[in-house]
Amino acid sequence: MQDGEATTSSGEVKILKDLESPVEGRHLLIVEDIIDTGRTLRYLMDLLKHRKAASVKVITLLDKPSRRVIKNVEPDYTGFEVPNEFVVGYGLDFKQHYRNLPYIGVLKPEIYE
Ligand SMILES: O=P(O)(O)OC[C@H]1O[C@H](OP(=O)(O)OP(=O)(O)O)[C@H](O)[C@@H]1O
Ligand code: HPA
Repeated sequence: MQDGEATTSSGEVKILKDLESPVEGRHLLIVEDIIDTGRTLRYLMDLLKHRKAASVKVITLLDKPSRRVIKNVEPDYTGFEVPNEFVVGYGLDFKQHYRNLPYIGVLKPEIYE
């Protein structure tokens, strides 16, 4: 939901494909691959609240709490907590690469520095 281009976020969240049905009065579960700064989740929570969802819960495969810049956005369910390292694979990318790795790996800093 951010720029998705590198290891640093632009801080801007853009919707590339919106929901196709109204969420008013519905109980929602956001399924994330990773929560990092929390900006994407904050944006989504605010948007869905504005659209009058009855409730919103969040499940994430990975959580990187040491990188959080937005407070009060926490997942309800977490698969694994990860340290402050850039991870790829299982859908997570670096400049659109490595998404299809069948495991989650830590990107060597020399790749992106
Ligand atoms: O907590 P944040 O700092 O906002 O980061 C988390 C977001 O970043 C990633 O998306 P990304 O923008 O890389 O797009 P992608 O899912 O298309 O790879 C990931 O899928 C989360 O949605
Ligand atoms: N890897 C891939 N995408 C991400 C990450 C990460 O560690 N953090 C936020 N988006």
